[in-house]
Amino acid sequence: MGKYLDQINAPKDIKSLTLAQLDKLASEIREEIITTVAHNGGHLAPNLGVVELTLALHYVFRTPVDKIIWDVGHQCYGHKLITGRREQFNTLRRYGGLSGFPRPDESEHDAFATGHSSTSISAALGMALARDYKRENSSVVAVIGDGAMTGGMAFEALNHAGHLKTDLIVVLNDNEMSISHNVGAMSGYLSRIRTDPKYSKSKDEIEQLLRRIPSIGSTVLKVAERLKDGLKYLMVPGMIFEELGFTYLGPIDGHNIGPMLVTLEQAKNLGGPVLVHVITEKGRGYGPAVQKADKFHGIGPFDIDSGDCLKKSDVSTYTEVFGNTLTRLAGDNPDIIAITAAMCSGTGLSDFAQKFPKRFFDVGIAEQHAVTMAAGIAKSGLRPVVAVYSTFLQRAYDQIIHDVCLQNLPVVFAVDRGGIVGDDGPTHHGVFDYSFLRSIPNITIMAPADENELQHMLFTAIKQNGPCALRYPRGTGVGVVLDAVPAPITVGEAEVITEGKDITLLAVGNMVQVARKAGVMLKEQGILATVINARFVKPLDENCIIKHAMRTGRVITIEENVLAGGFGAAVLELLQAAGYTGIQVKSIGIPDDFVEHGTQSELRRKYGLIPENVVDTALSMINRRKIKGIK
Ligand SMILES: Cc1ncc(C[n+]2csc(CCOP(=O)(O)OP(=O)(O)O)c2C)c(N)n1
Ligand SMILES: CC(=O)[C@@H](O)[C@H](O)COP(=O)(O)O
Ligand SMILES: [Mg+2]
Repeated sequence: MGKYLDQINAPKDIKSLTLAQLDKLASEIREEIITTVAHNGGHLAPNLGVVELTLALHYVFRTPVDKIIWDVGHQCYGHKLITGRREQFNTLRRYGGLSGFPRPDESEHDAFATGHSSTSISAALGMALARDYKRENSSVVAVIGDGAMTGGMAFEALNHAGHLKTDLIVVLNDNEMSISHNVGAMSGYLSRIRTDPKYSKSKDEIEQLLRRIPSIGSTVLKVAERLKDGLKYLMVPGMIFEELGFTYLGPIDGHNIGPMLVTLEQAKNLGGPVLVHVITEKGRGYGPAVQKADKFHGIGPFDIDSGDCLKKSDVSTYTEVFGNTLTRLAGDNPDIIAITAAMCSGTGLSDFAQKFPKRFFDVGIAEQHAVTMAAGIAKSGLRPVVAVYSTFLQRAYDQIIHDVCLQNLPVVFAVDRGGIVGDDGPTHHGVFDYSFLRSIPNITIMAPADENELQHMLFTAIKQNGPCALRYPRGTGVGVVLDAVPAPITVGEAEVITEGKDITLLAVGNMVQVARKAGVMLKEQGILATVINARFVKPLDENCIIKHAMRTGRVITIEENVLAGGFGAAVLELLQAAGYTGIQVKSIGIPDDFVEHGTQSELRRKYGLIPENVVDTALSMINRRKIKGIK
């Protein structure tokens, strides 16, 4: 017999299946997800945890008329598989293939694009308000994890929705995990609900009722009706959510489709804001992902039998060097405090957290709070280091300006995943940070050319008497030998790697390696380049840049950042302010466009962040008429 999944071309196709058939379909979906992620990499554990929930949601609601908004969106693979994208599922996260996140431009069933956390309830409320204003008839459902529920935006939206009393359903997918174990008082509260005896009572009652009916479909509605009177059993009195104006339903077992159908049907018919609390197991159905939900949250290609990752490198990642250096520096400096917003292992802080538990804070998915809390710590004389992915730092822009930089406080921002991150795509590339940070007074911005320079820069940043951002890329370093001891570097001083008369290649961060290689390739063609590791985006080494720009008359800037307002723009501003407008300058970086998903190397090639493009650009500049008076 063929697979049920073979017959599912649209969500309506699941509605003719029995509960037993839905369970079978759930297993097939799991198998498909495991096989594909083992090959392509992706967010395995979150997706395995929501397979039954996905089927229940699509059974009760009718997308695209009804809207399902997946918070973060890293758990939408099952949804993709039953909304007409199974054929392309093997292209998941591949360049030109399916995105790993919901994308309305990919399917009408993807109601809203997500990737960053805690946005779903706000977006859902907005859609519900628009629906009511336009007098339409549909359900709007936000599906949010317990981790995402730690984000401030989620609370802001609950607060507003509870006040408005708009028809809106929030499904809280509670698996006790963020990427690591979930943190915070709300998490503790949810865990107390889970262990409340009323939970098992309500679960037993629904199951007993369902066992008495022969099939599902319209009977789900009947059971939901009959349960209306018994609704009190499903409500735990005094709930925070009730107090905020939501009807609370649950907690219910997120792997038992029958009771979920009943509860979701109820939620649909209740009116007003309703929160359905669903308990799931992260990684469900694949042993290694259950046991190591953290590792299997997001993973590269792996061997299904052993759960071992396939791509291993002997070269340390920038993240590892950052984590090791910070832990080492903290051993000598008791003032160092490390802060993460739910990205402890991702930012390389696991060792630090173990060694210095009193000096480590995971604030949950709360970047804004992390930054202002760091400001408070810095104001009190300590040295906070906020380790954060570039893309998530965007959340805390006002806090950086208003709480840190305005008071010139010594907060170090360890900005990981700067530049192109690869398969996660446009929601996650860290390509805006030079631009958005550079415009803020008081901040120092540095980017290491390799992992050895990273350790020296971290040492330097911690010694600074003002805010400092240290930006480095995702992935392995260059493979250089690390100096035995981290040492200070002079703030605002660039490093001249080679000197040549024909052109200046001025690069920053990981692009220094590209410039270096381009310099070698140009030399093979008889063109002598000055190659400079700028090290600092702010302050620029003005004297060095002007001197070499004047001497060669031609400059190419290279950065893995958007060109708008970035490093190249800073160099142009410098040359213009200094009156050197006749120097030829070309800037290589990311154009005014969102960068798609693909491997880092595919995307770097696409945007010309490779030595060959630097060489071509240099050749085109050199073949041009020399600018009068410059050389
Ligand atoms: C603003 C923001 N910060 C951090 C992240 C990284 N991140 C992605 S998923 C996740 C954990 C989400 O936990 P939860 O919502 O409970 O979903 P689960 O993976 O447990 O299903 C984190 C921290 C993010 N996507 N957005
Ligand atoms: C969904 C999400 O935001 C994270 O899981 C992110 O995908 C992690 O990225 P890294 O793989 O770079 O740690
Ligand atoms: Mg969770």
